[in-house]
Amino acid sequence: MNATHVSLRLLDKADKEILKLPRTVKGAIYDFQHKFKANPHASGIRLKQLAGHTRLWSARVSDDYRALLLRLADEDWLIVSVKHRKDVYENLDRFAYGVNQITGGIEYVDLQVVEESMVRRLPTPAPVPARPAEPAPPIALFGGFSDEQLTDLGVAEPLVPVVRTLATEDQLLGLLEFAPQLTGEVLLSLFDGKTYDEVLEQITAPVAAPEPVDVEDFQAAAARPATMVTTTDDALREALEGGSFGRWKVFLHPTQAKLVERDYSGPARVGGGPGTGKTIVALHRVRHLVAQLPPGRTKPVLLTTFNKNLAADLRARLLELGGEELLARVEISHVDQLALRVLREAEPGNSKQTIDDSQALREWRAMLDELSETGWDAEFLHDEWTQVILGQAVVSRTDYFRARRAGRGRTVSRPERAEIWQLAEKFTQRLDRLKRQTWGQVAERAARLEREREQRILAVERQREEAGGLDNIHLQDGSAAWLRYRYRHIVVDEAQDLQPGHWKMLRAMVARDRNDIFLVGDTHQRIYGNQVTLGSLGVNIRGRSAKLSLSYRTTRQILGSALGVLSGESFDDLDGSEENLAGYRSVLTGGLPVLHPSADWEQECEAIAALVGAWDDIPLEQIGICVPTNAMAQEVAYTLAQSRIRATEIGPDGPRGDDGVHIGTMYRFKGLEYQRMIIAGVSQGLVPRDAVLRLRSADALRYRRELQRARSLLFVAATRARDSLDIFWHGSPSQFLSPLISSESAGA
Ligand SMILES: Nc1ncnc2c1ncn2[C@@H]1O[C@H](COP(=O)(O)OP(=O)(O)OP(=O)(O)O)[C@@H](O)[C@H]1O
Repeated sequence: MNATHVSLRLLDKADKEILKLPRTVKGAIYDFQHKFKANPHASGIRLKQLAGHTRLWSARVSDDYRALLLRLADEDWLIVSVKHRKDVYENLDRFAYGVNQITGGIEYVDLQVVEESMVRRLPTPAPVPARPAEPAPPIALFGGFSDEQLTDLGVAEPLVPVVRTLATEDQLLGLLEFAPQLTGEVLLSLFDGKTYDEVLEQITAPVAAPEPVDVEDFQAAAARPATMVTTTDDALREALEGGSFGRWKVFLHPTQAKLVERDYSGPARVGGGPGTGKTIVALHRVRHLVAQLPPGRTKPVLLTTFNKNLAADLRARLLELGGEELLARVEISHVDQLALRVLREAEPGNSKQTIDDSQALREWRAMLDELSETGWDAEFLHDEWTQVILGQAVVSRTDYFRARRAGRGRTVSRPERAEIWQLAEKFTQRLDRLKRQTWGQVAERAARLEREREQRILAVERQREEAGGLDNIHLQDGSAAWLRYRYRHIVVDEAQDLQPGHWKMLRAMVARDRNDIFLVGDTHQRIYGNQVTLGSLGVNIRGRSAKLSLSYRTTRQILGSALGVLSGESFDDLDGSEENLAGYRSVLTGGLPVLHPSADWEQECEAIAALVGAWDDIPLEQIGICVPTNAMAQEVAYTLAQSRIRATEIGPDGPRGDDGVHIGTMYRFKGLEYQRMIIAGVSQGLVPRDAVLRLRSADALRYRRELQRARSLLFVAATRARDSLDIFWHGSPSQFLSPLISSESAGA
């Protein structure tokens, strides 16, 4: 028989089971898949159909272990489980599988394994009292929903009778460990208090099959994103080899998979709360785009993000996903680096030093001091200059008088505008004199250069068209012959923090075509105040916007508290409309965040050191400590050092070495994740800063904006946590902690 016609894949969750098997068995599975693909009917494989099952077969992996396989079509096989021989041939009606009628995805459940998992979670019985009380009848967790409602929401049909027996959260969690993905998400959301309609809209509808489902057609089902299955041989091998196996590489959530594979008629955006896999989707999207390219040696795909550290992380993850072969077709640069390169290319003589916002603020302050100018605040002027003057490419005083200042806070009169303009001019002259430039200036300048370049490209294209095609072409400018758009596709991560200049530059780097720009980001995590309306910058995402809502990182408990921090604020969708986190959820469970008040900062540092010292089973690099200021970061590091706990600070380019607990300001934690997260110094006056609180009467709009930014910072910090979150403060707790403190005292 022809071996290439045998397809062998692995269903989601079977990998989890395999990872728990003894090492020798895993090795045997690896050999098994080779042999099976060569010839499933070889005698050593002992392939046989299980009695009473039309599609379920067993095959020999080793003396003691058997693979259970679904036959999707002739030689199209799906491994759904690997079990000890003794657990395979008895009680055969416990194996349930089918095509989910809502999603059209293949699901498999071993009812006995589910029931055992529920029993394991039962509390040990309390000692029998002398006079037993009448036992309270168990309350059915899902008594309020009919069978039909549950299956309409996508709960796997064979599990419905089991769901009826659930009486405690622990039992529910036991069931979920071995239940299909959607069953888990639906049941937990109902359990957490969502209504039928909310679950239908937020959880079921996004993964429902668009067409009527034929539950007998397993091959069609296997091709749907709702079937979470390995696709390539490499993925199967990797899953079977275990070890560093990353599920993110293989088992995309159906919502993620759809976004990765969709063909978009123009720029597309993916939003979603922290940890929902936006970066993962961006990486898979890059791989998908590269797979469609004709062979070549160029790098027509750009993957970009906010800073150097995040770009390095993207490179490492893309390498893991697709190896050197994939990296060879992708340019990975952070936006500032990209802008600087454009500038250097156009102005090779430009030797200016590029300074960041805090250095720029120091320059503003120095200048205002020298001018004895006390009427203006450096931060206000810097923001006005960056966001209004640079951001709208305003080049003359008259233009500035007319410039829109939407969202800029207090209004400024005409004479005030004249003053600001004069100060801004002085500031740019000062920077020129000092041979310095800000990153904002670099971005705007790069945007202008790239737009000019695009104009030249378009002019050449027009010339070509007018000349009636390539053959007749006579180009006036010889260099124009090679002038092309820099990229075929651009993928952007952390899109919420890019400045208008970055967008204008990116827009001009790629032709307006199908699948030109794909961006992922979450405005709830915007921490640099660069609010943009993409449509006005030429990036039209209307009608091509989607959202992820299942967190793969954070537990339900931490997520609930983190959301409390944002309460009352509203957020945009990067395009002038509103966006919210409705449906944002997790199926991971853990403890509630722990709150630690202290009398003063010194005591707080010591309490942090004591807590970290007690976590001796956690690798130090898996612990993150974030604080409001750099000075506090140093002080925490010092206290840890006193307790002989190694620590490393996270600088602007990421952790300065891998060794020890990672400490940094909240800004530095963007995009990172830690098993255990500590947020320290969450005191009123520090979070938000006193300076923000003082704005309340002086500039109400700016106060609200800064308050929102401070909330987002705390939200970002809290959602870095995978398993646990500890929050410390001294003196009065931050006003943002009120919902957490009140729910803790209510629970006490
Ligand atoms: N389909 C998946 N299967 C398994 N793990 C996943 C999947 N998708 C994402 N993850 C994991 O979830 C975590 C968060 O993913 P990712 O960093 O992409 O989220 P994000 O939405 O970009 O988060 P943030 O907005 O906080 O930066 C990572 O550890 C990632 O490996």
